[in-house]
Order: sequence, then structure tokens, then C-alpha cells
Amino acid sequence: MGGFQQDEMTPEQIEHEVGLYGPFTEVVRELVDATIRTEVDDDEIRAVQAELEDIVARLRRSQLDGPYGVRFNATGHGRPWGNSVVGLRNAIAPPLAIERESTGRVRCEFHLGAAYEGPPSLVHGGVSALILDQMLGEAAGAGGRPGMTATLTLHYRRATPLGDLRAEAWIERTEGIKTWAHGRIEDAEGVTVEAEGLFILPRWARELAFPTGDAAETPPSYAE
Ligand SMILES: CCCCCCCC(=O)SCCNC(=O)CCNC(=O)[C@H](O)C(C)(C)COP(=O)(O)OP(=O)(O)OC[C@H]1O[C@@H](n2cnc3c(N)ncnc32)[C@H](O)[C@@H]1OP(=O)(O)O
Repeated sequence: MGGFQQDEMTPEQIEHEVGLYGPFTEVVRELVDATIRTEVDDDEIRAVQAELEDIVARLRRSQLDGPYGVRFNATGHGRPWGNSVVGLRNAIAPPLAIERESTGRVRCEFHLGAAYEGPPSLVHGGVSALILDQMLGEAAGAGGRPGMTATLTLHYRRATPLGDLRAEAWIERTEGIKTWAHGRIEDAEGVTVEAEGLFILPRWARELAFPTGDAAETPPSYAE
């Protein structure tokens, strides 16, 4: 459970799980959206609830003790499948399919539906922060300087509509264990939210990455 965990998954096994859990989780995302928007009658709601309780009980018969964590195999291929923004197995995640460049520039196109609403028909500000936290963190990781979010500042320029959106992030500068990243969310009309954040390689990871204490080296990335 939890944490970073190496396993022996082969590329074929990973492909199998992607094919199995990807569509499975997508149906649960559909369920969340359908739950918010359904207008079926009371009896139908009660009947569906009973079926869902049975389904939850079936899934609970065999479970992890805790969260999924981040798993990786011998090739270093990371599987953050429980992640709340990109997680393949997390129905709460939109999920974002992020394109990464080794320069640290990352981008993605995504869709936010009814489950992410704050003000009517608009994206919740905390959801925008969630997405930009991940995007800036991905930029730091893609550039070879992964870290935990130490600060995150959001500038909400104008309201973000639910629907089709894009996001990008990049590294502004690095200094030893610290990476400053910037990013933004855009709709068809342009920028809605901008963010800047500081990402710091935590002490426990520094001790693994720099046994000699020399933070001028490039630490290994745990990003996918
Ligand atoms: C690819 C995956 C993408 C993932 C994206 C998602 C990112 C996340 O959501 S991470 C979760 C949210 N963030 C957290 O929970 C972080 C919680 N905080 C921590 O873990 C630690 O406080 C952490 C890692 C930020 C710093 O801890 P630690 O490394 O022990 O700090 P410490 O050794 O005291 O300080 C190191 C340096 O950082 C500075 N620093 C530490 N914390 C901060 C801070 N919050 N703000 C500014 N500077 C800070 C210190 O001043 C020090 O600077 P200097 O070396 O110049 O004197």
C-alpha cells in the first residue's frame, strides 16, 4: 500500500492492466456525472442505489489495505494510478493525459464536466489549483528536478468554464533542490488561471539522491 513501490510488472502486464482498469474507471466517472445529472424517479434511484451497494461489496472482497501509491517497474516506468489528477484508476481524476518534454515543458488538453463545478457552470477554484499543482509538479519532474509543492500561488484572471480546456507548465528556474515552475489553464478564449510554485526535493529524497550531499548533481526523476 501507498508510497513508492518497485514491482516486477512487465510491459505486457502493464498494457493488460491499462486495458482492464482504464475502461473500468471510465464507467465510474460516467456514474459520477450521471449521478449529478440524472432525473429518473425516486423508485429508480432506490433500485440503482441497491445495485451499487452490491457492486461496492463485490469490489471490497479483495482490496489493498490503503491507497495505491506510485508503483514502478525495473525500467522506471511509473504508475501513479491512484493520483487525483492523472490516476488511471482514480474516477475522481479527469484524468489528465500529460505530454512531457525533457526541457520541463508539459501540456495537456482535458475536459471538465459537472463533477468539477464551483460557481454555476464554472470550474471550482480548488479544482483549478489541483490541476495546476500537478502540472507544475510534472514540469519540475520532466525537467529532472522533481519535488514536493512548497508554495503555490494562483491568479484567477477570469472564470474558467466547464468543458474543453488546456493547460501547460514550464520551469522558470532551478537552484539546487528547488525548482520554480509556472503554468496556466486556458479555454478557447485564452488564459483563465495562472500559477507559480516552488517545488523542493524533500529531505528523505535528498538523502537517497545525493548521498554525498552534493545537490548540484541532477537527481533521478520519479516522474513517468
Ligand atoms: C510527477 C509528480 C507531480 C506531483 C505534483 C503534485 C505535487 C504535490 O501535490 S506535493 C503535496 C503537497 N506538498 C506537500 O505536502 C509538501 C509538504 N512539505 C514538505 O514536505 C516539506 O516542508 C518540503 C519538502 C517542502 C521542504 O522540506 P525539507 O526538504 O525538509 O525542507 P528544509 O530542509 O527545511 O529546507 C530546504 C530548503 O527549502 C526551503 N523551504 C522549505 N519549505 C519551504 C516553503 N514552504 N516555502 C519556501 N521555502 C521552503 C528552506 O528555507 C530551505 O532553503 P535553503 O536551503 O535555501 O535554506
